[in-house]
Amino acid sequence: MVFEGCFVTGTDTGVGKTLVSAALLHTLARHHARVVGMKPVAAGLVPHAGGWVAEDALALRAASSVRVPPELDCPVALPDPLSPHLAARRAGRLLDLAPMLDAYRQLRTLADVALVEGAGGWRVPLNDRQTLADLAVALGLPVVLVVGLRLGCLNHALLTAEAIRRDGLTLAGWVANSVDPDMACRDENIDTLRERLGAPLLGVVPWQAPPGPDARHIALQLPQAWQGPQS
Ligand SMILES: Nc1ncnc2c1ncn2[C@@H]1O[C@H](COP(=O)(O)OP(=O)(O)OP(=O)(O)O)[C@@H](O)[C@H]1O
Ligand SMILES: C[C@H](N)[C@H](N)CCCCCC(=O)O
Ligand SMILES: [Mg+2]
Repeated sequence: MVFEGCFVTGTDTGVGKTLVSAALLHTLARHHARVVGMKPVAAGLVPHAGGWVAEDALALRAASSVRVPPELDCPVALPDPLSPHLAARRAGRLLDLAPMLDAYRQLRTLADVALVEGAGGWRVPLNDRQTLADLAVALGLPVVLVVGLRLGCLNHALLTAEAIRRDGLTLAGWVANSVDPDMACRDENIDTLRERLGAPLLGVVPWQAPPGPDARHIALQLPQAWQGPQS
């Protein structure tokens, strides 16, 4: 099957999906001409250039090699930093997959490869019936799981991998992100997931002190099938 992109999920919110997504975009751009990031639903906006913007969308744009209209790379932007279904309710809206899928289809005409970052973890609600997992299934993309390395991540990672596969998608790989500089037995935790996740480890991201990590310098190993014509 031709590689057209991936869906990035995480063991939780705040585990480094955006950082890893940016690193993946930089890596993919070494193999594909037009690479773009998408945040289909962003909850929590910050002031920017006289308006309001989703920080994740800004970070993905900075790591993308093509520029697309904001309504395509971030079609749903909700002001409050909450679960999307609650942020939508507060904004007097009801979320629907259709506009997100439509934006993705249009965005795909402008790029060779698209990376879609979820919001929070796999089963985060979008509305009363659907979750981010339903969006990932509708997109049909291979999934990259970002594991925020901290105590508790083994359970979260294994449950998430199980859910991804039960939902019929491929776990293409996972990235270990060091969100806790003092994590005990970090390497043993990584080894535990290596043995049990049943998908390739694409990279280990070290913890970096503020002002924070630079996605450009993160080394990731893409799956073979994702390395396109420029490799
Ligand atoms: N390896 C790291 N070293 C230091 N700080 C990190 C690291 N990874 C992530 N962070 C920081 O942790 C915070 C959360 O990361 P990030 O925004 O990428 O999470 P996320 O999973 O994308 O969250 P969301 O669900 O909101 O999209 C950010 O401030 C980020 O800079
Ligand atoms: C606001 C935050 N940064 C994310 N955009 C959304 C996280 C939703 C998490 C919901 C949950 O699992 O409880
Ligand atoms: Mg993010």
